[in-house]
Amino acid sequence: MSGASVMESTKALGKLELSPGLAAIGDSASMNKSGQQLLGPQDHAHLNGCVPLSHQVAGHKYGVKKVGILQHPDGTVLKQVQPPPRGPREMQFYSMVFAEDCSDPCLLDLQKHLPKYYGTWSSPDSPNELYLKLEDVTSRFNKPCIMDVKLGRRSYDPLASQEKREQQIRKYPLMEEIGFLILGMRVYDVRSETFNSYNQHYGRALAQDTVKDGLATFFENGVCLRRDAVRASICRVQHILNWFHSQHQLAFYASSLLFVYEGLPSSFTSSSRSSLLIGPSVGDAVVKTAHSVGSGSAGSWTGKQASRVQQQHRGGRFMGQQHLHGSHQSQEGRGHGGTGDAAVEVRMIDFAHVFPSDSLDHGYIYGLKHLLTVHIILTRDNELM
Ligand SMILES: Nc1ncnc2c1ncn2[C@@H]1O[C@H](COP(=O)(O)OP(=O)(O)OP(=O)(O)O)[C@@H](O)[C@H]1O
Ligand SMILES: O=P(O)(O)O[C@@H]1[C@H](O)[C@H](O)[C@@H](OP(=O)(O)O)[C@H](OP(=O)(O)O)[C@H]1O
Repeated sequence: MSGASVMESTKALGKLELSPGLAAIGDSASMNKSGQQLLGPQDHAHLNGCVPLSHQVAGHKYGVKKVGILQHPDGTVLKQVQPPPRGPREMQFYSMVFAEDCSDPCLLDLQKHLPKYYGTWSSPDSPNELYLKLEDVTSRFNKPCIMDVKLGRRSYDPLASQEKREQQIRKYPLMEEIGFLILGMRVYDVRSETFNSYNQHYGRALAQDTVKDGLATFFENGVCLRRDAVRASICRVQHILNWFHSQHQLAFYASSLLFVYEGLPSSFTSSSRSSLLIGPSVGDAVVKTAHSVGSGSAGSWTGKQASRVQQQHRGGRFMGQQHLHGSHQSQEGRGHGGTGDAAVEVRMIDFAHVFPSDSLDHGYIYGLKHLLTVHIILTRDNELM
């Protein structure tokens, strides 16, 4: 599909803001649905070969408000340092976790759950515009299916104004009850060989009884539910939960988990995408937004379920797969829907609201447990089918 026709289909659906990657291939600047000006390629000329991140699924987008995420020609992701206090806070967080002389076991342990941090970057033409240079978590995938999930019961930090609190609660009043929110995703459909994208409106339409369907949408490839990817994600999330149980020094607000799994059927994945420096071509993307969310039979999350997850963890249910997590680059079983577990990444991102603390991060832990429970329900539902 050409860039022009992608834009046409987006307009026709009339809901999704054009992704920056799509805007970049237009002939000239255009407008998004809110009437905001999107930048054309000439506007990126000063970026020294960097382009808007074509596979960004959520967050501030380059070309919409001029702050956002770029991709460097070397394949890394560049996240513009946001205005204070957010940007400096996030920069300080990454610098602390990845400090060369870091000896705090808790922070050293955290490193493996974050994209690698390579310091700051700026274009020679705009030396004052700082970016955080990060590992692209999707780089080892051929057709990365990507989901951004905001975690926690509160998506505003302790210093937030009343106005900010109200803005955040209004955006998703169920945050406190559900503990997570799908901010955006893109899913590879193996039949049409295209990506389907879902924006923040999709996630906000999910309630307690439909949140399972939202998650299922991410793991469905047009033919089947990718149970292998669900299982591997459970493992990753469990390890992040373990980390949260081990630490009492940091509290995370409005932070996300980025889920990635390989969308290409396993028979096609022998050649790695890692030689490609930027994401998949825009031409293979179809942008659409789900208008309705099917009602499902997911049970609501109860304290009992939470403690069952805990018991399963203590009983070692998830520990059997611990060997899968030795390194970021591990290439575990590639069966798609079979008995093996898929290649997946689950990494924590977005640290503009990380605060010192002296207790467990109960809000984040609550969200993680619920997310785990829904994943587990998904695998069980599918077993019955
Ligand atoms: N290291 C990374 N690797 C791959 N993709 C990334 C990475 N970091 C961010 N992204 C992409 O960019 C998106 C936004 O990232 P992030 O949440 O850090 O930005 P933000 O502008 O602070 O978001 P928000 O507006 O929600 O605060 C993610 O959903 C993901 O698609
Ligand atoms: O999903 P949307 O509709 O884009 O809403 C944004 C989202 O909630 C971001 O997490 C938030 O940034 P923070 O998490 O950093 O607060 C941003 O606040 P902002 O409007 O103050 O930038 C919101 O606009």
